[in-house]
Amino acid sequence: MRKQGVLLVNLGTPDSPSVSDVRKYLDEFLMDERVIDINPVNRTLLVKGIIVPFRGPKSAKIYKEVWTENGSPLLYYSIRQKEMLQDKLGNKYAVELAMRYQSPSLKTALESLKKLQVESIRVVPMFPQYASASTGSVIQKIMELVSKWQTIPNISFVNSFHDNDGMIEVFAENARKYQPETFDHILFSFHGLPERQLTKADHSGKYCLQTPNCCARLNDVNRFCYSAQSHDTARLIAEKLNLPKEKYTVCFQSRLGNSPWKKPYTIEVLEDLAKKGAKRLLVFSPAFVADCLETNFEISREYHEEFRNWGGEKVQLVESLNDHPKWIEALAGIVLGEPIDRILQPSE
Ligand SMILES: C=CC1=C(C)c2cc3[nH]c(cc4nc(cc5[nH]c(cc1n2)c(C)c5CCC(=O)O)C(CCC(=O)O)=C4C)c(C)c3C=C
Ligand SMILES: [Fe+2]
Ligand SMILES: [Fe+2]
Repeated sequence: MRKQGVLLVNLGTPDSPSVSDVRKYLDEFLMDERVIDINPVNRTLLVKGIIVPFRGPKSAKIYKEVWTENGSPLLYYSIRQKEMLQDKLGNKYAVELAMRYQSPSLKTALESLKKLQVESIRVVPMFPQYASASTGSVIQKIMELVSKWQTIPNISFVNSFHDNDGMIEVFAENARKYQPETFDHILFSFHGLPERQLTKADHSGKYCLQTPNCCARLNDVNRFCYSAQSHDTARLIAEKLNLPKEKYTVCFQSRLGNSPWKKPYTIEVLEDLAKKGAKRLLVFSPAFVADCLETNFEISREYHEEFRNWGGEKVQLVESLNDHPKWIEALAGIVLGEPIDRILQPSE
């Protein structure tokens, strides 16, 4: 009997923390028209002329700090997730892993599924919240590659899973051991996005970023908005932990370049809280399903140190979903297309 194919796709990471591998990675990643969405000439000048030569060595230094004996944490946990999902789904399924940039490549993973002549392919971009720069880019690239095949199997894409109950529960469970109620404040720090990418994604053209809290609540107008989905993920985790609204803040990290990105910036929230006297902060990073440079370095190291400089004591990261067995169970539900039964709030 033919198998059902499953393809997990995460962002990608350099092959090694050497300057040349980090430059190769940044080049492929940032030349993507969905990531740096400006005109191609300016993108080429910016990426190849400035970011890759100058940021490359700085990023390589950071990658060296997060690199472990198992390599890049993002790749290590992605492989674990693939292996554990294969065990969970059994031999009627063939599970492959790919990275959007660098290795293992999408081309190789798709070729493996093609060789097996799988009945269907279910693609899961491993980003809980939809963004054109992450999920959109994965879907576009796969469609480009598969469009050249003679026989194209049934193929389906998971667009987002920001409200998946199993995923929400694992984030909450990972937090419980730190006793969230003992912290001065909780942050839900999502990967940032340029504001223009949020407004471009607003098909009504008159909703996102128009009023101060337009996307602090998910509704039927902003249902594909990265910010609105991020707020929804945060709200659901907070509800699981019985956190009152005033006890937590949704914020956005990792800004690149000078254009405005989605606010509030995590670093500014940290400074503000420290100056108001907060000492201990618990930080979730629910845009990722695996720990990576952004969590292990930017939050655990950089933000912790900055917060201490402003008079705080501790920034405690809640670890990501990584290889938690309940996350793999939730992932199996996402692959098998569990029904989405939550009713969206009417637009405000
Ligand atoms: C939620 C998923 C991600 C979105 C959306 C995203 C957008 C985005 N990122 C950059 C620039 C950089 N991101 C970097 C690292 C990085 N980004 C994500 C995820 C998303 N990025 C992950 C998982 C990682 C970590 C990878 C790892 O190896 O651990 C980096 C590289 C690190 C550095 O030099 O700081 C850059 C650069 C832009 C411009 C962008 C635009 C929408
Ligand atoms: Fe990024
Ligand atoms: Fe929005």
